[in-house]
Amino acid sequence: MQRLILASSSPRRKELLENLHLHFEISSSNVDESFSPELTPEDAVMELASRKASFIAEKEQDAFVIGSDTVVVHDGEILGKPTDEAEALSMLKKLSGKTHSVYTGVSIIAPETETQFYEKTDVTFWELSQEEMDAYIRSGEPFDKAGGYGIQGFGSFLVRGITGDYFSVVGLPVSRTVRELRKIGYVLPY
Ligand SMILES: Cc1cn([C@H]2C[C@H](O)[C@@H](COP(=O)(O)OP(=O)(O)OP(=O)(O)O)O2)c(=O)[nH]c1=O
Repeated sequence: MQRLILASSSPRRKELLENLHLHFEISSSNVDESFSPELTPEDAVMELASRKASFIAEKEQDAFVIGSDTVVVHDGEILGKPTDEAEALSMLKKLSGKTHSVYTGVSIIAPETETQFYEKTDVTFWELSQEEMDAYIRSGEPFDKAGGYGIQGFGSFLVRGITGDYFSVVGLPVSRTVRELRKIGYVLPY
């Protein structure tokens, strides 16, 4: 029986992977999430995903381990999770009325190999009023999310449209993930 481990503490990633009808365990990775400012967003998310997967794979050498990382990029600037209300407001102001890119990197470490890939999804926000931004911040939703919003929750009212994989914005590009798992020998039940 092959073991699959999701190296994440994100309830969204757990839910997304559960949708795929796979049996997996969860183990959260406690890694340093800083990265060199010289890295491109795609290299940064793949490196952080790899760090998260490696942290678990070192202890679980017979398993397939999935790590993932998401950032929002606006005008060349990488936006992580806001730490306070002022930062959340500043992020929403930057994203208002514009299109930004969400990058999610994935690393899958299997007994003999590591696979890394990323998905880029462009997300366009409506022009937001001060009242809308204040209400969104008051909801508390921005604080554990890259770019300070969640497309899958209350934040859905901010979004005018997207181009690319919706699930990647939520935190895990699931359909590409199963295809990559199959390529490296993980047996899917379908
Ligand atoms: C843009 C966006 C991000 N997010 C979330 C996905 C990620 O959980 C989070 C980005 O932070 P990450 O550092 O990628 O992940 P995490 O700290 O939540 O979980 P872990 O490292 O343990 O796997 O932002 C949404 O839920 N919805 C969105 O629309």
